[in-house]
Amino acid sequence: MALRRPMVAGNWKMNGNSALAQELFKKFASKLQNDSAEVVLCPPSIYLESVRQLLESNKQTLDGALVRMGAQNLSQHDFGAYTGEISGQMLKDSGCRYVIIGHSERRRMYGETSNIVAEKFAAAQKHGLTPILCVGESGPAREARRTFEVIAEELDIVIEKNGTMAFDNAIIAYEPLWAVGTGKSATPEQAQEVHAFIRNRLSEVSPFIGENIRILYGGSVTPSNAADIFAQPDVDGGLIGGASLNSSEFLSLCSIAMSA
Ligand SMILES: O=C[C@H](O)COP(=O)(O)O
Repeated sequence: MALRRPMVAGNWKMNGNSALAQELFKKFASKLQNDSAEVVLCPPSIYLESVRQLLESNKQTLDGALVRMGAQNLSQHDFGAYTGEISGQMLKDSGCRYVIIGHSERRRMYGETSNIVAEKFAAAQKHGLTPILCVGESGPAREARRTFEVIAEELDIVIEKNGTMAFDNAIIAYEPLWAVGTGKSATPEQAQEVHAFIRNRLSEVSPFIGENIRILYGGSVTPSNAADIFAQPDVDGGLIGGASLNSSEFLSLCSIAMSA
């Protein structure tokens, strides 16, 4: 049995500020006292420096706790005339360890195709970042029983371009679109079924990768539904949107992951 450390990653989306970061770190200092789960903050890029400074100045008080920083997006290009974009190298220089790739909001609202997502996945790894690759089906796709087909397509394009071994340094987040920001999370059984599908698909090519990759669930996770979802054998924590903006709720989710 692989030992996969649970992860709770907070995706602030276009919310939050330095004050939220400070509030979180105050609570981390008293409540996060062990490394049985990894906690990742993904603030808007403009606040990465604030979070980096807090990580630095709280090194002592975070003793033993694993708190890390991630970005919400990156450019697939290394540098150049791409106004408004941020490269993997810049994120690495800013202290990021992770970067969210292919979030459904970016696929849907910013025209990120699976090909672009695969390029971003490669760019992240090229610059020493670990991609958190989001996949998930829409409501109509689930109703049409196309969940596995959609997930397989989204995964396969990244595998084709980067190879299965690239998943040795990656995290996957299953985020059904119908559960993101809707207050209607997947049931623990629905999450488990898709997580097992993803793990098996990777295991077909590399049992090692399949066994060791962490697969997070995202979509309306709250302290009241997290324990049952995180307890599923193939769920390794959560990618949290709304509840990551409330420091008490986020800390509760970290505690739940620590005891999952
Ligand atoms: O990246 C996070 C997800 O989109 C989940 O968002 P949510 O927890 O607000 O549903």
